[in-house]
Amino acid sequence: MVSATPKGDDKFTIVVKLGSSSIVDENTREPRIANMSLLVQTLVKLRREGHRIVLVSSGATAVGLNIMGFEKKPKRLAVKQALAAVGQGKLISMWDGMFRLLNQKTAQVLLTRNDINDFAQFRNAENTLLELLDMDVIPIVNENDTISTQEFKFGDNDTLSAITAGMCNADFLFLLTDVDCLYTDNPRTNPDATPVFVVKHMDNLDVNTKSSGSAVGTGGMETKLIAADLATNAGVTTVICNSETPQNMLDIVRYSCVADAELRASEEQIVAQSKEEFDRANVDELENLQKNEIPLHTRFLGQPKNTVKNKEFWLLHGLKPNGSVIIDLGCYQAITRKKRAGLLPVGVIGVEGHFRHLECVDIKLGHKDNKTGKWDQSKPTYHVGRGRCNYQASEIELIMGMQSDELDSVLQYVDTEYVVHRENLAFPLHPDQELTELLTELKLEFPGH
Ligand SMILES: Nc1ncnc2c1ncn2[C@@H]1O[C@H](COP(=O)(O)OP(=O)(O)O)[C@@H](O)[C@H]1O
Ligand SMILES: N[C@@H](CCC(=O)OP(=O)(O)O)C(=O)O
Repeated sequence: MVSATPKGDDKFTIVVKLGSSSIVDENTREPRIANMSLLVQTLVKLRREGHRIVLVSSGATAVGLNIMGFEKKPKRLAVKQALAAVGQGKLISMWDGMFRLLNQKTAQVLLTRNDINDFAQFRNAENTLLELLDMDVIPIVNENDTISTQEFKFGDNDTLSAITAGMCNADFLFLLTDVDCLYTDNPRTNPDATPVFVVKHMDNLDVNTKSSGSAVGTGGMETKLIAADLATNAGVTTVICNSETPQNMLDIVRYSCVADAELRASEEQIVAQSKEEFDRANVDELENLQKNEIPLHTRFLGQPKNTVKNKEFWLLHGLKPNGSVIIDLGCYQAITRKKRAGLLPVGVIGVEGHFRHLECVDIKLGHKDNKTGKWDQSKPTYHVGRGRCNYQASEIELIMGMQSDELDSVLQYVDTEYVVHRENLAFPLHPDQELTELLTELKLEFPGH
């Protein structure tokens, strides 16, 4: 049984994401001023307790809809971008006006995925955020919708907030939305949906999040789970709770510090739970929440910190893959062993997509036909990790399967013998379900961090 005694001396970095449906009323399209001002008061309170706060605010398009008197979200990209341009200025001025009443300084940070495609630029964005936090400023982050093309979009602000949380090494990510927590099904349409209180590990999480969210929101619950997966892998405890009662964050942070330490105490690395373990943890958690009078929320436990290092986090989540390099089992073993090797052409059996030099690709394990020595495309491939390639797709197609000393005669130049250098390879904390099953069958391990 947890006794949630606040320690009081812990200072955290807390990223708070507010969805469009919490900023703009989905029926009247007017700003939800009460919601926003309650959030401002809470964030300032957390700041004054010494925590470092980042606000990721959606709502530019929704505010733009209201200003321009549009009935529905438009379909055409240029119109959406124009609306976001109209709305973002008003949005930031509403936030800044409210924070200024409490003498809290803010900064506007607009990011696109393209901005962080280069590691130096990723570090720049990271350094700017950290500098602002050191100055006690609250950065207000949104996607730079006006210049994001579809190809370079984060896609939704849930993902953006998780990347932001990873960037500033946050302790908590709060996804504030228009429902109290994650349910087993959409509570708007299924009255029998029941709350999920705590998730120790995202694998085997059995909930239905397929149905879309509010009329002004983008991703529904689905993108919040993707964000929770991404953030928890970067060591960030992620919470879904209701934006109408943001003051609950104060209690949840205090409770989580004590409760999560106890939940983690028995396990060094938090591993996937069975359905029974999951149900039991949920029942125990409800008891603890009631005993400590902690408001309803869903908490996803962050994995131990620093397990995915900064550059690996950038490779895995900052970059958008433009294709795949398919490798054989020997290559998989070489690049994932304790003393990791770089990825050599001899281990490559296939290429997918049209990527260029230094672009990001998915690394997949494929099946090599023993007779032909070629990639057997009738068998499944398994996602292993990501990497930045030293050669473009068409070059890799020419050199795959070759020994390093043969490259020159085919390419007429050789920059490096590696298709991907080992420091440009990254593996997630856990393999997905299919790869796990294959590795168990082959008695192989996934690389530790
Ligand atoms: N399993 C689920 N649990 C909770 N909400 C769900 C679930 N599946 C779908 N939803 C929907 O997701 C919505 C929240 O997503 P969205 O409208 O995009 O919010 P935001 O604008 O805050 O990002 C909820 O209003 C709810 O209708
Ligand atoms: N950048 C967009 C937000 C898109 C988005 O993810 O919205 P939501 O699902 O409400 O968090 C905007 O400001 O309109």
